[in-house]
Amino acid sequence: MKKITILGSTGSIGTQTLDVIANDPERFQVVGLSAGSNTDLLIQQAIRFKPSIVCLSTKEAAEAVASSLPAGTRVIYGEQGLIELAGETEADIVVTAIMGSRGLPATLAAIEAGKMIGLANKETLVTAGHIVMERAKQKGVSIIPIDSEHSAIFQCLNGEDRRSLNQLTLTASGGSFRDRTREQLKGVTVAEALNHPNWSMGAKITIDSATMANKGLEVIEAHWLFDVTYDQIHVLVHPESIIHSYVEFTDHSVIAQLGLPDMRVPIQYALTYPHRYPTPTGRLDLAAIGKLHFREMDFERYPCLRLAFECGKAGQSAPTVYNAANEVAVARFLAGEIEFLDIERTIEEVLSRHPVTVVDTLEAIAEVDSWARQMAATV
Ligand SMILES: NC(=O)C1=CN([C@@H]2O[C@H](COP(=O)(O)OP(=O)(O)OC[C@H]3O[C@@H](n4cnc5c(N)ncnc54)[C@H](OP(=O)(O)O)[C@@H]3O)[C@@H](O)[C@H]2O)C=CC1
Ligand SMILES: CC(=O)[C@@H](O)[C@H](O)COP(=O)(O)O
Ligand SMILES: [Mn+2]
Repeated sequence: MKKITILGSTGSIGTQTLDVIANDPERFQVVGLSAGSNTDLLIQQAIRFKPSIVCLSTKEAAEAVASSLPAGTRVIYGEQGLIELAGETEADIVVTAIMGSRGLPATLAAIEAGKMIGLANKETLVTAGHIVMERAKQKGVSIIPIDSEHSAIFQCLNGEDRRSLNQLTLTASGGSFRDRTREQLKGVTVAEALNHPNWSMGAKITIDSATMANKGLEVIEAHWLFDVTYDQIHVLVHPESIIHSYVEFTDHSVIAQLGLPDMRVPIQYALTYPHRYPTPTGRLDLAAIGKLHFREMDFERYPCLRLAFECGKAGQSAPTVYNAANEVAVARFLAGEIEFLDIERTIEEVLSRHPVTVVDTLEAIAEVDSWARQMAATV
């Protein structure tokens, strides 16, 4: 029986993690759940899965759910609550399914407590990859990727001699606007941007897919997870999202991981690694699909990806600024404050005003993150 805490249980990854758990109740036990503001769903989840502790984002939300929870459920709240939930429950695995770099302190708390991490929250690695990976190494904690591309690469590298690795290829669907020119991006609506062709995901990551910032974040995530240089990371447009990513070895042999686009597969793999068990998902039928398509990435069409490579290579504070500026710009686009093309403009503008600095501590990261957020809110 694996004991699991989910940070962000009411979101897209969180609810799919609970689907996986519900499908195999003999194997998994939920011990902790956290939500932001969706109190109704959190209550339903707590009644069904009976965690010993739940965390809400605010005191008000915690008070609102308290009387509806099963007797004995402990309720905590806020950033400190999340840190406590991540580190102090009896969990074996903490699934980080919160959106954004706000997930960093809780992820680090889980690592400090020696919990295995099922990592969906890629922004954590983008903003502070060097700190997270170093702490995980010191504590002997495994970080198992949930992000579909990184799960694919992780599976492709299983049992391989890492010295023989040539290159990683991350596949990209192209997002909601993949068949539009840059000219046709002017004036696109939030609803159009949220219409991802292959995956049903939270709003922020869906917008990131459309700008290709998602792939940019994933490039930096891959750098940290697999200890590869940016020159070893390649991005390929693959509209069907069937090949989730692949690796090439020095003998030019290529190993890929394929499957229908369903996050429950990589989520379950992270929970059961290194073992595999049946999932409630569909099966891949390549004959029925017939053809798969690929095209080379166009960095002029997708400047957010170019900027991510530049920030990754620059290192130090650059990825923190990239991530924070993107988070704010996406939130502003979703709120109707700025246009779609203002997202990339905001990131580029904030980066241009930032002299790259050393960020060796969490305090330094927080300072840069906060500066970039303030800048992105006004440019
Ligand atoms: N969705 C997907 O398929 C994939 C997602 N990812 C990554 O996984 C992470 C989660 O994505 P996704 O599930 O789509 O996001 P969602 O927006 O669907 O879910 C986010 C979760 O975070 C919670 N949350 C929001 N605000 C706060 C807050 N202030 N404090 C604490 N919790 C909060 C939400 O709670 P509430 O709803 O109650 O407000 C919700 O549970 C992201 O980093 C994303 O990039 C990676 C690969 C695929
Ligand atoms: C499901 C998943 O892992 C997402 O990050 C997905 O990759 C988004 O799709 P694209 O970024 O390829 O559009
Ligand atoms: Mn992904």
